[in-house]
Amino acid sequence: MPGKREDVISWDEFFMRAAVAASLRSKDPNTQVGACIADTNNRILSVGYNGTPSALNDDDFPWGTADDPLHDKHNYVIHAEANAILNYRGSLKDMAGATVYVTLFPCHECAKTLVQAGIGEVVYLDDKYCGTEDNLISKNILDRCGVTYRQVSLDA
Ligand SMILES: O=c1[nH]c(=O)n([C@H]2C[C@H](O)[C@@H](COP(=O)(O)O)O2)cc1CO
Ligand SMILES: [Zn+2]
Repeated sequence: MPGKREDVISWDEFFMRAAVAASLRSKDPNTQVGACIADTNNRILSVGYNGTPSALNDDDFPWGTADDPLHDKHNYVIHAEANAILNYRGSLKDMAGATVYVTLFPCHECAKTLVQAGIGEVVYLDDKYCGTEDNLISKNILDRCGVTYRQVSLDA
């Protein structure tokens, strides 16, 4: 009888690759972010990426930054983490203690939202805004709310 296949990818790699796949749908020319929420039983609850509200045509959108807030993408885009939570059709109770896999460390607004959704852990790939004010606030929120975070890499 043949033995089972052993060299399968880990749960971390599986969920992070799902987050990366979601990020590939992002129309943001500068930063594409994906998020995948996995529950404590290793089931994917939801995925999301950064994009415009669904009623807003993303072809007809200022995908840049501007001095005028009316024309700055940051004021319109829904972040990947928020979309992953909003895309979930089940009960938020299912998110208790769940892990969010994100391709970029969450901003402080997402950190608050993840806490409030009951997320227990953040696993991230990139932290390119590390040390910025927003990033420090985000880490302060997660620390004070007892949400752990750790970085992983997808390199072999
Ligand atoms: O937590 C996050 N989640 C998320 O989806 N984003 C998105 C919002 C923007 O579309 C993009 C950031 O754009 P930029 O790097 O050009 O400032 O990434 C950004 C962050 C954190 O910066
Ligand atoms: Zn965010």
